[in-house]
Amino acid sequence: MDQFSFTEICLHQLKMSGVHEGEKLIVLTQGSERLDYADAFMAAGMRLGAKMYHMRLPPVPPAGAWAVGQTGLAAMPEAVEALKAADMLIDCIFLLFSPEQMAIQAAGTRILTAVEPPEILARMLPTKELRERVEFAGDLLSKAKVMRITSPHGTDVTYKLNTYPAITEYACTDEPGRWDHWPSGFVFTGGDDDGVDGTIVVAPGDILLPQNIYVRDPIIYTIENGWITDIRGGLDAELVKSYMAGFSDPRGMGMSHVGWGLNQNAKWHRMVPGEFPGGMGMEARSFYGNVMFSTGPNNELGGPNDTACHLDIPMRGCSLFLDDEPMVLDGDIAVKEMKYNFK
Ligand SMILES: O=c1ccc(O)c[nH]1
Repeated sequence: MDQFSFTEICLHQLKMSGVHEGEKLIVLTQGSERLDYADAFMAAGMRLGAKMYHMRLPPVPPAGAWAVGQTGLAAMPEAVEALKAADMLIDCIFLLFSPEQMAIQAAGTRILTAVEPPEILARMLPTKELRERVEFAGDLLSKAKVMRITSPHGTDVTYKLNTYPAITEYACTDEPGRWDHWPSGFVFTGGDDDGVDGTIVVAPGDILLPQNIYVRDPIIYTIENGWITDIRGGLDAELVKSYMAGFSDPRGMGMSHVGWGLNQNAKWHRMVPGEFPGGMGMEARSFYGNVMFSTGPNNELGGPNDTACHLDIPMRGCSLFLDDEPMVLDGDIAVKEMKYNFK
C-alpha cells in the first residue's frame, strides 16, 4: 500500500478512536519494524491536531516462538513513564500480556495495537456498526455464569464464568485506559481458574495460531479443573505438543481466553498461501461465527498465569451457549442484535 493510502486509513482509525486537537499520542516501534506505520500514524495525527511523537526501541533478536508478554519496555522504566503520561499509545510492537501494557492502561492511557500488514488493516477498518454488535455481545458475556461449547466433531466443554471480565475488541479505542487491536471484531473472557472441564476437538479447517496453519486431522484436548490434561491426535497434535514443550513451562497447559468472532469482513479462507499477506492472524481470530479458545496465560484478564506460551485456536461450525442461550449455532451468530445484515 502506498504511504498516502496508509495515512488515509490511519486517519480513519484515529477519528474512530476519538483523537482530537491537543491530545498527546505516542507511536511505539522497535528496530526497523513498521517505521512506515509510525510515519502514517503521525501524518494522520497531525491532521487532527494531535501532539505526537515516535518512540523507537532498539531491535530485539528474533524469537523462534511467539513468547507473549516479554517486551523491550521491561528494561526501560522511563519509557513506560512517558507512555503512561500520554493520552493514547499506538503500539506497533505487540505489548499484550505484558506487565508494562497493564501499567500503561492503569494510568489511563488508551492503547491501540496495530501490527498486521497494511492490506489487512485496510480490509478490516473499524466501524460503528461492528462496535455496536461487539458491545452487545460483551454485555451478554459479562452477565453470563456458564459458557458451554459443542461441535459435531465431539467438542463439549464448559467454562464457569465467575471471575474474569468480558473483553471487547472492535478495532478502535476512545475511552481512557481501554486497549483494542486493529483489526479485530470479537469478544472473550476466561473461565474460573479451576472451572473449565470437558473435551475440545479441534477439527480439520480450524486454525492454529501462531502456527498460522489449518488443522488437517483432529486434535483432542482433555480439560480438567481449568488445565489441559491430555492432547492427542495425529501430526497436528504432535506439532502443538512439541511447540508447547519448547517453553518448558507447565503453565502453558492452562486455559486462556475464550469467545466468539463477529467481523463479517474477516474471512476464514484467507490464510491459504497466495492470499495470506502474513502477520499474526487477526483475520482468523475475527471471522464471523468462529468460536476461539486459547491456551496459556490469563494475566491480561487479571489472572495469575503469565506464561509466555500462548495459542489461539479459532474453530468453525461450533455452537456456543451462555447460560443455555445460544450465541453461536453451528458456526453462525444466533442473536438478532449480534447478526450482521448480509444482503
Ligand atoms: O487481539 C488479540 C490478539 C491475541 C490474543 O490472544 C488476543 N487478542
